[in-house]
Amino acid sequence: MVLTMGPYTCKECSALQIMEQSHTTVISNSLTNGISIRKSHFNGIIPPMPWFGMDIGGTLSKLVFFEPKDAISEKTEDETQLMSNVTKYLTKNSAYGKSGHRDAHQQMDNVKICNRIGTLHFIRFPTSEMNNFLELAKRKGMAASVSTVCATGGGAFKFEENFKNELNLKLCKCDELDSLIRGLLFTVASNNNECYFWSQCTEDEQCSTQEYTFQYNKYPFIVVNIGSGVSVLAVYGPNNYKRISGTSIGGGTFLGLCSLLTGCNTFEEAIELAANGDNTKVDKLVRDIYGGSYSRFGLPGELVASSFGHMNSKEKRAQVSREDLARATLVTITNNIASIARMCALNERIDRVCFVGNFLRVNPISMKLLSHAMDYWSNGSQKAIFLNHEGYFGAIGCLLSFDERYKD
Ligand SMILES: Nc1ncnc2c1ncn2[C@@H]1O[C@H](COP(=O)(O)OP(=O)(O)OP(=O)(O)O)[C@@H](O)[C@H]1O
Ligand SMILES: CC(C)(CO)[C@@H](O)C(=O)NCCC(=O)O
Repeated sequence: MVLTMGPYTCKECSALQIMEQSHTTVISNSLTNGISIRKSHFNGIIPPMPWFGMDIGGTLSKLVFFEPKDAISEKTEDETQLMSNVTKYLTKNSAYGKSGHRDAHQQMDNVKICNRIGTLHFIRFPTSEMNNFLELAKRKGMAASVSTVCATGGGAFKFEENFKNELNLKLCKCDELDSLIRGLLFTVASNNNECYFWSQCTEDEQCSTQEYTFQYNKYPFIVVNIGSGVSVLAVYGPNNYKRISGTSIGGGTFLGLCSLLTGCNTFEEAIELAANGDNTKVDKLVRDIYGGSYSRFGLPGELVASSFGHMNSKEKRAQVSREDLARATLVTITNNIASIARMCALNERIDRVCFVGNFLRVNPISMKLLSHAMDYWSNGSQKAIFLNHEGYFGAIGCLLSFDERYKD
């Protein structure tokens, strides 16, 4: 490793920064029918600590922080002091301001990035609180000697000027889907128990999770990222994917409609309501229309024939609770995503579908529904896979943008 200090320009976003220069890495561009993940901004140049990756989404902002745990010391006393302050503040707290949370259960230890060993910490806050976040970061001196932060998601573009003006920070922007795939591959390769599936989801009481050994070198697979909206990607190789579909009816739709229908104020409250509700009071089932199953075409009586189909009736409306409405909203959005995922998988002739995104946070109802739908309608040939770091892959991939070794 060459350790020359000096000003370097990020090739992609032209940020001028002071960095350590490492060995230059060559990335293979095995482009087949997808697009390749863009080469690192940093061209093999490693920025000084602290290392952050930020994914500023339509609803939630995700921040990943790398805490070095090896004995290698920082360059100057100032840097050591800054690292110590930032680390203390971020790792000793699990709440920041009114709406920032650290997901301690997601913490990843013994992670190797750019030849450093350390811990990844995972923090989220609502993107609507961006101004408060910038103010807090300024107050805590977090940007004092950092010149550049890697950022992805739509907010990396939308809030670029705010970071510049409030914190004098240059955002080094990475593409959100490149980052998602990069982060996902890295996490799966680093954590043996990252992936799981739900088995026996026809019987709710027997439905349970089991570890899934995701052989990440066994491509292809589909990724369904359920954030505010939904993106569907087909991944053919470590550096080769395409965005095959998407829908605006996603996690943001669930939270928006649920807030309108039930007056709930948070995602957690919406999920709690849904857990105690019954969607069959709201939805019209096949049996409500047929009196039983529509066997000729394999439609069981319990299948939803028409989401919210009972709600044109005044009497039925009078009988439904907030919980029933929340459950019906969750089931409607989830089943629609399952349909799209199934069709994409069928079209691409790919049978493994990884569902990620924060819509799946604390949301076993949707995971079980997705698992059942994929399994039932494909006669067991398609498999729904879930990942423990569900909504953080974009931020992880963004943090890794100066370390090319994720492609190993
Ligand atoms: N604490 C929370 N607050 C708000 N929404 C939450 C929360 N936890 C989970 N969610 C769900 O996660 C969704 C956002 O997921 P995610 O963070 O993956 O997407 P995003 O990056 O904000 O959106 P996009 O990628 O479309 O820009 C919300 O729409 C909501 O359904
Ligand atoms: C716009 C993005 C990519 C932002 O993350 C996401 O919200 C999304 O994929 N929305 C769905 C857009 C569509 O394909 O209809």
